[in-house]
Amino acid sequence: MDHFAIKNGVMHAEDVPLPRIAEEVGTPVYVYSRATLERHARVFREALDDVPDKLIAFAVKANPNLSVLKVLQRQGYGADVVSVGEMRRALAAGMAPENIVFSGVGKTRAELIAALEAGIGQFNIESEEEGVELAEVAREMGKEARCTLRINPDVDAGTHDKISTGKADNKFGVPISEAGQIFGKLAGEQGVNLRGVAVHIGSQLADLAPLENAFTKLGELVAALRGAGHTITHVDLGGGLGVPYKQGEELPSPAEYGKMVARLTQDWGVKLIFEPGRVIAGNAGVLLTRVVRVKRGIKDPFVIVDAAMNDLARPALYGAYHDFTAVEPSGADMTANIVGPICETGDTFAMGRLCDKLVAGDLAVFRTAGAYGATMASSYNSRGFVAEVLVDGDKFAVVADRIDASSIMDAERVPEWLD
Ligand SMILES: Cc1ncc(COP(=O)(O)O)c(C=O)c1O
Ligand SMILES: N[C@@H](CCCC[NH3+])C(=O)O
Repeated sequence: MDHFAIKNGVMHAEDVPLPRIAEEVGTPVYVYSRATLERHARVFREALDDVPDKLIAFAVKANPNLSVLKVLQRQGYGADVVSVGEMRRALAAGMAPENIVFSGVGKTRAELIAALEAGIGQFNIESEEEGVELAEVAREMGKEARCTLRINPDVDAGTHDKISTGKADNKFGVPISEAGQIFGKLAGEQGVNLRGVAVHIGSQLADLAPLENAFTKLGELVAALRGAGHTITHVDLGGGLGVPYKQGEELPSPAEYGKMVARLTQDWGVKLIFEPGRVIAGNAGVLLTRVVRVKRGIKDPFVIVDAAMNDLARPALYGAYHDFTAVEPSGADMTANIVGPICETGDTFAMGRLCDKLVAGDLAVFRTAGAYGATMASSYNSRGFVAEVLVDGDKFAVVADRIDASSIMDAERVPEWLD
């Protein structure tokens, strides 16, 4: 069921007509559907029904909005975080510290201390150097850090290069060829309780085969580590499942993913940790925007909208496709270049796109914007930060205020000696 559907000629988010949100909150604005978030959380959890012992830790980087995290916390989700900022959000949303997993290649000493103080459930160590430092910090604090070692399995995830994380030359994890030796060294360090391994090979995966390949390698490693006398109780399988960005696009379903995971891991005898991000939040949000002007072009017209690459960076950063549709479609269509107002040619959402016919003042949405949308926003061109709204049935709330350019300017100072 699509919670962003046209009813009586007008697109709604659940039961709220989008023009109402545009009028009350302004544009551009991200709009999330609570019902979609809950449905995705349920579907992903149910897909893993055959995995007896598990933690599903939402990848906060995909959508760190506090209300979104709260919805997922109420669904029993924990959090995968990559900074203390994300950790504080997960805690503020009521997620239990033991259900928080800390990933990331560059955790600072201050972050390691803060996470140990908070008593988080698991550190995914990304290098021998990090493991040694974490052990030292934990010893100084009289604590023990529960850890897994992140493995780089050297698998091509078949996704965009910039969001691929499991190839040998990517910065993430330790090479699988050195994993046994590094594991042995870190397992002997006081201050860390190294109890498993982790893997995450990339995002927006359109095929289960690379995941299956990586998990198979991980299973072999678990057996080898046990053979060497190590106790392995936890395995973190990361996230990465892709979502359809185009209507009709077919991607592996959570159910197919769950079946593959259950089949591969049934004899592992460990607690499995999952870190889904996009598959939970991606299709639970749209970016609502208004057409500023339609400008004549040499070939196709430019539909200039009030959202820009600073609000939704994915098209500029990865050439990513986002469906773009009118909020009140007339039935007519046009071929247009969809662009934002920023002074960069890269501020282009689509070129030569067949879309609903639009004129100045019309509302439209970029779909599948609930993951890696608002969280990747910047204030480039002094445009401020976009607002976020959560819809629940026929009500909605602003869950992140728009931060306008003047508030950002307020945080700046001109030193006396420049006056
Ligand atoms: C370590 C880690 N876990 C989980 C995720 C979430 O990935 P996705 O949003 O593709 O599920 C990412 C992002 O790719 C990640 O780097
Ligand atoms: N930011 C990326 C995903 C990165 C995943 C982080 N490990 C995107 O928008 O597709």
